[in-house]
Amino acid sequence: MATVEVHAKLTTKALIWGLHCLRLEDVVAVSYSDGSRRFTIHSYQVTKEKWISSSRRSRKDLHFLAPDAEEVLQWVSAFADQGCHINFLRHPLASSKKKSTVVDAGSSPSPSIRCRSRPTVLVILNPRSGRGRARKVFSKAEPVLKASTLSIHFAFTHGHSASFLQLAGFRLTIVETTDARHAQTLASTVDLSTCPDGIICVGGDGIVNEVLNGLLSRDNPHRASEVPIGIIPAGSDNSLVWTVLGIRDPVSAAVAIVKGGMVGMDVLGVEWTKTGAVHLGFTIAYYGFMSDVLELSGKYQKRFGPLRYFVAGALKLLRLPQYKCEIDFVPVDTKKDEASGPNVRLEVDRHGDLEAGTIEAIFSRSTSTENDHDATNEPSDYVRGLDGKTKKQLSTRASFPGCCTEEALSVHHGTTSPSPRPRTRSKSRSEKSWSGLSVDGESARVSRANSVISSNGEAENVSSAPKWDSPAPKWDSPAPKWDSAAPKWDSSPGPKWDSPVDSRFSSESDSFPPSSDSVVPKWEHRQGYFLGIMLCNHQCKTVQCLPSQVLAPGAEHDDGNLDLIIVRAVGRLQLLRFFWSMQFNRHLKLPFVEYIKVRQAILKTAGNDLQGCGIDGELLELNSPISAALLPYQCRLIGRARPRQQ
Ligand SMILES: Nc1ncnc2c1ncn2[C@@H]1O[C@H](COP(=O)(O)OP(=O)(O)OP(=O)(O)O)[C@@H](O)[C@H]1O
Repeated sequence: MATVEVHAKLTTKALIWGLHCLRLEDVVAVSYSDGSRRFTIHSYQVTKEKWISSSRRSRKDLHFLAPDAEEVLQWVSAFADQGCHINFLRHPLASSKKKSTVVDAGSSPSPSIRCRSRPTVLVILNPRSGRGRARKVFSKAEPVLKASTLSIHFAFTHGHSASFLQLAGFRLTIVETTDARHAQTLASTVDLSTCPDGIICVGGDGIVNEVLNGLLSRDNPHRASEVPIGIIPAGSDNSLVWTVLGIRDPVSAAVAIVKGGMVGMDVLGVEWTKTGAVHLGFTIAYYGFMSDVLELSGKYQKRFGPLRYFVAGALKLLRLPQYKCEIDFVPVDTKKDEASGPNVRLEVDRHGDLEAGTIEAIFSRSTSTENDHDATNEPSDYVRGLDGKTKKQLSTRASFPGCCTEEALSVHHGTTSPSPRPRTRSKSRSEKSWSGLSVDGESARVSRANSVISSNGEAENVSSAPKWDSPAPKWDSPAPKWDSAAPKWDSSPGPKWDSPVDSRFSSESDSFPPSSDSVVPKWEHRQGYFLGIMLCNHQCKTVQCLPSQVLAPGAEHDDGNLDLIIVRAVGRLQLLRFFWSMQFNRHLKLPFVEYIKVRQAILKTAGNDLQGCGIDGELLELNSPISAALLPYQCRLIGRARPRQQ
């Protein structure tokens, strides 16, 4: 085939040549064939389906030859600098004798370039997710992460270029869950040094929830919270990854994992005040119609798969019970939050001078004196709502192999900063203050400074790998008290709430809260019959409904607040009205719906019936009041947050 000479330019966003443009965010890896000066860019580009309005990613490989050895080096450096994974491959002819794609150090284009080790992750796959198709779903994502030995062998024996097959070079340890709670046990016990680059969940929100709860039940939850969590959506509803990362399909999810980046996620903690048990969530906690539907839907998982929620919803609607409860909450006052020193709360966290969390403990803090104001907003040692600013001070910075981090830049510029200034929203490379790279001498110099390639033939920015030994914020506060398992359903009747409301939690109480105090939280109280109460940690989009449909439009996954939705109504008609309005995002305008940003909420159910609440699709018994707030630290999702809607 004749070779055509073209001028190409690599910027922080795209590779541009002639009238063509390849977005770097679609590039999974670049293969460089040793000796031939041949490059192959492996990309998964988004293509629109012709007839339906959906799009999908398909593999496209682009080949080019660098004119000379110097340009080879410049291209390698420039791609590595943009966070592209680089494979060094033997020349196809040379390698046909040796079945190996990895070259030794001497074969790398420059001795000044070192490679990082391959990202090593644990994959936890729930074979029951969705309609039991998680394995099939993962088979679409797996080739993006790594190539199988078999296919590499095939390539050599059949004379294909190996560069077609070796992509991001992840080392995967895949574990399929055998039963409910398997993922949780695994995440709580696995040796984290065996998966230094994170845990990838293949399934729905439930499996992510189990991993979250498992990780944070470890002896050192703060350190465990730094374990990056990746998600390949394969469940019935993958609200978390769809809402926060804007990803719905497994290939895009795998591409996002390869591209790296990290999103800080607030963690919702729900404490059973009677037992002190805590269950955590990333997405939503709910009580009422939705938790009943969740309970019923369990029966139909096998038969209806993702449609089970609709079936259970319709059946529950026919026999709609009444939900009587009380909810107390602390609304967010943005002005006060700014003024009431997050630093003060940071001190509290560091010295750990709070007692264990019970409703009484919460109350005693709430009614403390002004001098005690540093503890007043704290529901318990481990369930605490902090504002976003505080959390930004607390959480560490994230990094992921293949991602050029600010750290790498600061090392380069000689301005390393030990202070863990976190970034709750991952920045794309293009957002950083890097000048666009073109393949000329100057840009190559910049690239080289930031790139390293090691002896096993892969390129990276040295400082981008997560370092467990790196200084994380120190937490002196006592570790959370954990029940080994989530609260279990038992046959004991639920609590009776016939007695009058405890005045401590009533906003009418004149003793609490003092109106002039800028720190003591102002509790508000609602009681009566409700169709549902939902506490959202992010916008909660649902994959199965219209893409525009959002449950909590004002919620952000990293704003340090929870969004409370109270559907204060009874009857099927109102319920239908709520869900119908939700299709058009008008549900919050209904007269019987309240939408409030809160720091903390306490829910008490009434009646003798055994009731349940849902947390990220996990059904839990509601046999005592529960208190919900955010943890003082965030967890990390691998990927980049979808742009915020204005
Ligand atoms: N091997 C297994 N057998 C039975 N149940 C399992 C198994 N592995 C996990 N589970 C349970 O299945 C629950 C649901 O899993 P998951 O969330 O992955 O799928 P889903 O319910 O289809 O998706 P979504 O939660 O998004 O609706 C998990 O909470 C977990 O407790």
